[in-house]
Amino acid sequence: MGSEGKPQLQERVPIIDFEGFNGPNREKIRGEIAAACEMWGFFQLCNHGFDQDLMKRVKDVSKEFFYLPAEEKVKIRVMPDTIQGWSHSSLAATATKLSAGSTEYYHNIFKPLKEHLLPLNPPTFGSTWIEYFEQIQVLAESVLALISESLNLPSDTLVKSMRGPTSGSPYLANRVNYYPPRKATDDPLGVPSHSDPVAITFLLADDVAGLEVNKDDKWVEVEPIQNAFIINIGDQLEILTNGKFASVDHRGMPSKDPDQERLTLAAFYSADDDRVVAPLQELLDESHPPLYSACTFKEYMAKFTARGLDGKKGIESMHIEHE
Ligand SMILES: O=C(O)CCC(=O)C(=O)O
Ligand SMILES: [Fe+2]
Repeated sequence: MGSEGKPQLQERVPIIDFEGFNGPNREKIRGEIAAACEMWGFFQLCNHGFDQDLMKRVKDVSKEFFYLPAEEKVKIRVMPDTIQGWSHSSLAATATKLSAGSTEYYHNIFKPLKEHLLPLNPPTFGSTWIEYFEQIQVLAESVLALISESLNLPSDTLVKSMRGPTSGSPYLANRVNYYPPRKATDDPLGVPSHSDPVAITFLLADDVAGLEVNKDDKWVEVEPIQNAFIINIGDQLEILTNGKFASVDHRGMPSKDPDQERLTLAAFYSADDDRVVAPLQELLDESHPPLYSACTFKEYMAKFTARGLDGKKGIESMHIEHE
């Protein structure tokens, strides 16, 4: 392809049709997901059967929250040494690069729920997001089952490897990003380049382009598709699969149209805080030694929180060198 040209067809994040995943199309879909995870660490999922009305409600309630005056949102601002709550560059308790630019975000943990960080306004914010996560967990576990099978492992391997030793649950969290129209700010930075520290992310975006994926040192824009989930591998899945499916750097940009706002809703699925994450034993043998050291997800997140989004994959500190 020409060096200056627009992305070619093969330069597009794969789009996978999920219709019939529990029936006749399972093998085909499993193959497509495995190929996308290996080559891109990213794919878009269509025909996933997710409740469309709930998708609309969760977008609406999130946008309504960002439209509130700062005095209201500041009630749940991010406090020092934490990353959950609402933040904006000028109000961040800690001056991290995470809140660079004018982009606002709301981040909270839904399993186990940090109830005190649910905004009381709009009143249906908390209940809508809780309902959304119930369905996200089901969809995420269906996708994780296919990924497990593609590694020739029993379907429940990855899900079981992330359940908390006491909670019996995974970790579920969101990060909602609101990018005001560029004309409303003189500092239109978005979400800086990062890999997601979690296992897998389901991003629901509006129809506005702005997510860019780093592929072979080039930024590739993800094409907006109405109500598709943009799914990506995070650091924990890279560790569990011993590097077979690697996390990928990506960044979020505001719309190129100066009048247009942009909203994205990330739902993160990961291991429970107290769960030790390490390469799956079933994938290791003499010629495949573990490439990552083990630690609990809580320890991993503590390092991530201290570092902020610095444009590098945080997982690098976990690599084990072999002769
Ligand atoms: O807003 C986007 O397009 C990307 C957001 C993202 O990567 C995140 O919230 O982790
Ligand atoms: Fe991300």
